[in-house]
Amino acid sequence: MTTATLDAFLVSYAGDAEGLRAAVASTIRHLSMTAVKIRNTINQGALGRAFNGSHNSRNADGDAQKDLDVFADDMFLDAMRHAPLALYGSEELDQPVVLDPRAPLAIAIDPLDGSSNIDTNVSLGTIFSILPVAGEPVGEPVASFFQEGRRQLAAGFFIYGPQLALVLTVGSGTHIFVFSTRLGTFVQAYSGIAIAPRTQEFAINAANYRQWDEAVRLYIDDCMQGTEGPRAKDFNMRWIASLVAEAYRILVRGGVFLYPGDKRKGYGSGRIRLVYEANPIAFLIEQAGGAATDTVNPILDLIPQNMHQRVPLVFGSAREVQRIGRYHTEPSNIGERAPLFSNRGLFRA
Ligand SMILES: O=P(O)(O)OC[C@H]1O[C@](O)(COP(=O)(O)O)[C@@H](O)[C@@H]1O
Ligand SMILES: [Mg+2]
Ligand SMILES: [Mg+2]
Repeated sequence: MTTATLDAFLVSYAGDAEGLRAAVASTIRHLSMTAVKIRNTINQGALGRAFNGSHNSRNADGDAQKDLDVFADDMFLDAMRHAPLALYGSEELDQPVVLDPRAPLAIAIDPLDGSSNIDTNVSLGTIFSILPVAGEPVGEPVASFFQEGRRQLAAGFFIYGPQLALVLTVGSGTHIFVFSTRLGTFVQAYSGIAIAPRTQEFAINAANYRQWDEAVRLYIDDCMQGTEGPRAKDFNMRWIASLVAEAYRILVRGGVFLYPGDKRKGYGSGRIRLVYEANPIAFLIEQAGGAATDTVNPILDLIPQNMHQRVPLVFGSAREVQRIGRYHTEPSNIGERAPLFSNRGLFRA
């Protein structure tokens, strides 16, 4: 039996012809070579020495930049100069960089996701979204990033975990490739992942409970009541504080992730950035049969207004994501809600 490699997958996707697909395939090859270098740097043990400090600067969203954030951004920017890309937009840069203005693609990237975990040896990642160039890339180097997520040509993330893996969609299913150190290449591990539509597992930063709006609090309350509440089943909770790690888990065993807006200053739209975090994750999740919303509307239908804008994000098992939407839009009609549980303000109407 032949091993299905990332390269073979990209060859069959792109075919022989030049064009957008060939450009997407070439960009993914450059990304994957860079991810291997970053993984090698992480594995050298330098994390606790050269990379454990803050860079003494803040990115456009106000986050303190860690050295590894900046290192990863430099590595990807350098590599992307050799890919057929007109624009490179990054979490770590205020404005996108113009690369080759004649090239057909733009990339939006979170070079290092989960960087609050760098010191704790928890999985980190790189999230990317590949879009067709739109508008005038030189005069207005943001127009390409202000397209709805449905226009993405490809999206994915690398996860620097116990295994180095690439989770990828080019618009026909979501696939996982794991890097084989023996073969020196990414090998397909899962093809056409299907997220279970129902789940008993949720992921949310529960420390923000008092800051959430009532719909989110009631949803979580109902899960927490388990078999004694309106859901009539027990739930499990996870919070890794690493979007890539949560997304990977949900892809392989179902579940739901919530980072809603809350009352903290600056958190009215949550914490996750639309262009280079929510959009690529939503594309991967929808391609795996799941759903991704801003609590109500599909993420992929939103038109970004700002390179670094935040968006409330709920994604995972489709039925559960729809249910969370109903807590926001029709709270008094939640299916299993017994009269016993209808004594709270939102449900009395
Ligand atoms: O620390 P919090 O508020 O729980 O937020 C955790 C979230 O923030 C993020 O780390 C944001 O990503 P960055 O590390 O790229 O800023 C997500 O990976 C994660 O889900
Ligand atoms: Mg991130
Ligand atoms: Mg980041």
